Amino acid sequence: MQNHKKFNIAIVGASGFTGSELARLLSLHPAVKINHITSESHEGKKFSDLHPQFLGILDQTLESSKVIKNSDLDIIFLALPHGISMDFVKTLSEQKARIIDLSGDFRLESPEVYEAWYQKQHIFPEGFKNAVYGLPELHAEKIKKSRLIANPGCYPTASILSLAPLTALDMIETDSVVIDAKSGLTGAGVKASPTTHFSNVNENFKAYGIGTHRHTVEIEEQLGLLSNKPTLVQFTPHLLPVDRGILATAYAKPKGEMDQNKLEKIYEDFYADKPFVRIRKTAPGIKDVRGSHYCDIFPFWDERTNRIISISAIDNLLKGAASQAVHNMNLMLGLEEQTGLEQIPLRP
Ligand SMILES: NC(=O)C1=CN([C@@H]2O[C@H](COP(=O)(O)OP(=O)(O)OC[C@H]3O[C@@H](n4cnc5c(N)ncnc54)[C@H](OP(=O)(O)O)[C@@H]3O)[C@@H](O)[C@H]2O)C=CC1
Ligand SMILES: CC(=O)N[C@@H](CCC(=O)OP(=O)(O)O)C(=O)O
Repeated sequence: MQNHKKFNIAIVGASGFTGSELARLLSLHPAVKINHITSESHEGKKFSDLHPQFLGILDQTLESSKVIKNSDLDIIFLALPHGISMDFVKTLSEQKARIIDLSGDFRLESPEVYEAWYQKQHIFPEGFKNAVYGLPELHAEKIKKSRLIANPGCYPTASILSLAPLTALDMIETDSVVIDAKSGLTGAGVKASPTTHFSNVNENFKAYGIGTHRHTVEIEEQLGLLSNKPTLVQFTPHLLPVDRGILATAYAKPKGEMDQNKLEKIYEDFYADKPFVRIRKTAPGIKDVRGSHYCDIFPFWDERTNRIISISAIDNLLKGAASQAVHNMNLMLGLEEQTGLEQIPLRP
């Protein structure tokens, strides 16, 4: 990387899981300087006090997010809970800095849909007009010009990418989609709850949000945009007793004739120029992508049932959040899209 001017960035909500993953990626990114990292409840502590793995690497002091308002920044990452983030977007929207929001506050098509699925009032509906859904494999050109990125959710990322090639070609029955997705515990955030208590998760595996999870509509909207048809998705999330990872298993009925070779070619052609999607010949496991920005997908056509099964795996904190946000930043800043994202998956 030539000695370019470094871009100034801030991470708001750095004490959380995605905030610390953003810090891990950005502290090694050749084109950026981390000017501020913020936390309201840990203000004044060193970042490495909270995240000891950063000792000697990132010892910067955590500041209150109040410092962001008058800072000279190029990109602000918001790694805050939904419902909180929109307030920051509202406050910061007039600044020079462009915003990458990791929450769900601006992902959906309208504040009305948001309020129906998130069960909360949206305090910055005007923000929707500038928001771009930050899935680079589908919206790279819009992302490059955007001032506000709505970074996708982890389950939606894996689910949308598992079926996008087929919906883009209108090759599935749009009322036949079923997606079972499983997530590691870090998907729930750093603040533990009874649901994520060890005693409830260890040696257990359970479904939740049945028929009601807010990611359902996010997936339906994005697949519907591709096929230009309303798409109905039966989405069921499950909690896995592991730290990180998302495995999504999507089922859909093909329209017209299908065979395995045809199916594989559809996926290989659709993702041919997408460096972070790998089409597999066998079902991926979450350890095949852990610690990386890859999304691995295995498309399978079951002749007996005439059904397509597409299995995708991502790291929820990376392709599902932080590395996706950095990918979006690269596009927004005119950088090579793979910059700072070459981590090889971590095994065993
Ligand atoms: N975890 C995952 O796999 C994914 C998460 N996301 C989304 O990314 C966002 C961050 O997720 P995650 O890192 O897991 O969340 P965490 O709960 O781990 O961290 C949330 C952060 O928000 C800060 N925060 C909480 N409440 C407030 C508040 N009232 N005012 C200011 N800051 C506040 C906390 O900072 P402090 O208390 O230190 O001030 C904390 O650093 C969420 O919207 C989440 O839904 C998206 C994709 C995947
Ligand atoms: C395991 C777990 O709890 N996962 C979270 C999803 C994490 C995520 O991506 O949430 P956002 O859409 O808010 O970004 C959940 O099901 O609510």
